[in-house]
Amino acid sequence: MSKKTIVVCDHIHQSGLDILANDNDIELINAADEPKDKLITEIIPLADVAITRSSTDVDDAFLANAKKVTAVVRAGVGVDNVDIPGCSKQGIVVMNVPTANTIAAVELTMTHMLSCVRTFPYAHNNLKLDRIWRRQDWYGTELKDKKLGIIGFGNIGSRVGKRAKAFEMEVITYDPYIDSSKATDVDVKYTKNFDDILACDIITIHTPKTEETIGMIGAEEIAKMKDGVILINCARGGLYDEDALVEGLKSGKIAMAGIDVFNKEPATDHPLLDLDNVTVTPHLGANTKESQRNIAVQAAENAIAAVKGIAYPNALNLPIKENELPEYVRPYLELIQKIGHISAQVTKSAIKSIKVTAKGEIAEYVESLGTFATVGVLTESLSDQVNYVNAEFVAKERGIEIIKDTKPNTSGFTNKIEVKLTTQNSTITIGGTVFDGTAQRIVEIDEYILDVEPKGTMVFFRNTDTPGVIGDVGRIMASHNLNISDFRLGRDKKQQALAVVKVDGQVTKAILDELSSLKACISVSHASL
Ligand SMILES: NC(=O)C1=CN([C@@H]2O[C@H](COP(=O)(O)OP(=O)(O)OC[C@H]3O[C@@H](n4cnc5c(N)ncnc54)[C@H](O)[C@@H]3O)[C@@H](O)[C@H]2O)C=CC1
Ligand SMILES: O=C(O)C(=O)COP(=O)(O)O
Repeated sequence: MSKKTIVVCDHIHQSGLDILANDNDIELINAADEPKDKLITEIIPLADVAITRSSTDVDDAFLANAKKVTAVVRAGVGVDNVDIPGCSKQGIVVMNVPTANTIAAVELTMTHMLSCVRTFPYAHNNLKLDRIWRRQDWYGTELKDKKLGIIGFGNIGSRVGKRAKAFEMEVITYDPYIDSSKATDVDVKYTKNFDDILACDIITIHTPKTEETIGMIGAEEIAKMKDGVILINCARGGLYDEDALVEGLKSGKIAMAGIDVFNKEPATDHPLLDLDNVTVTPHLGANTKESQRNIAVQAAENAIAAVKGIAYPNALNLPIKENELPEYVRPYLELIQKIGHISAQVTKSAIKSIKVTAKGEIAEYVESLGTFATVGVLTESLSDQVNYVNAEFVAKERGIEIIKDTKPNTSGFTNKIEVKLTTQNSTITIGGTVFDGTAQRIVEIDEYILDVEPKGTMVFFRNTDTPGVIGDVGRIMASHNLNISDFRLGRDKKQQALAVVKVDGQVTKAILDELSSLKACISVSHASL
């Protein structure tokens, strides 16, 4: 078997490179020092998995060249430079390494805050570069008793809050997506009113970069702030509108800004760099040895797991988070995929819609059930071109409607799942359940009640319920040397019956033709798993 290739696109700590280099199953290409155009056009086409940081955009150009890529591991938190829908469309799993650099970013935030209040770099340069000893020029202010507003109280924001409390600051946070107790438990005020943040002495932002957070602080917000406010951004460039920030700093409305991140990086020619009241760093939030070592190790291990198809830790675009999945759910997901696959084989015509219905406790997982059913259905026509990441995109592109529904459970089973497949010519509904936590069963096909383990080769024979049919079916199969391993029968109220006949060999066209020529036959089809 040829080795899989992992391409490292940006600089990561040696500890991660060592892990990759020492894995005999893997070909490592360390392309961190390669020009970006060469990386994209010549190296990415070789990659099975790519490890990136914020210096490599996973954009149209990347994706166009990522012919073999199955996963992108972002060795850090922010994925704003990764086109996640684009990756999903191509079936690429996107994973990040979420908490390994938290402390590094927290401490850089405190560094900027302290540097701003004490104009530290300016005093430093004045002495070191200009050799001027003028203590009277460098009066700072204290953090103690100042009010700090934190926008975004996640991994980094909450820890900045704790450290600010240690500096005896009054801390208030705005984060509509957390429970207020996360803040109040650590003696931080929680507000839903953004103006409370704008009224602070110092404001720091720690949100992801999303449509909602881009330009969250603009000219209007700055106008509402205290004169002499200090703004810190160690999250993402553009969360503070950069033009408004420059204007506010020029006018003195904003006394100081501590900036680690820029809208466009590298930023070596940015108007902020011309000002005398900013402290700047070149996106160093994650740059501590501890953090980079942790991230590189985790990114390398995760990339190896992904390239070998073992696991996708911290996947951002998979329908399920494996580690959060209760044990009882997995067999239902497997079952619905099988049901989807059977439905597509039995109907064999252009699919219009896939409707998934979940009844019982399992209804909570209807989204994932929908994805697994779609994979099952599309596998019939697309084989390995479809996976859990791109299934719904592929279906949409083919004009297939996916409907996910939950219903109160009146089925008599603890949980019941159903796939209703509508094609141009017909409709089939197959229902299933799991017994004793592991035994996957089809319990219903259209109006027929059955008990069938979805496995092997199955013939579905629908007939008028007249004597002798079972014998005829058995005779035809025997005449073709086809051994029957199981025979399940369901009847409806219209004098019709459905047999699911499991056989040990191949179902040929000749067998199907003979079965359909039987007088009692209404329809015959087959499926294999
Ligand atoms: N400068 C650097 O090198 C580094 C920057 N970062 C960036 O720092 C930011 C925060 O990272 P983490 O704390 O690890 O992420 P996180 O996901 O733990 O926290 C983000 C918080 O922002 C909140 N949030 C989202 N939208 C919001 C909105 N509209 N208003 C208020 N709050 C909102 C979320 O509810 C969440 O609590 C990210 O942008 C990340 O990319 C992270 C590490 C290093
Ligand atoms: O993890 C993040 O979000 C960061 O901003 C760190 O980015 P980097 O890996 O240093 O390019």
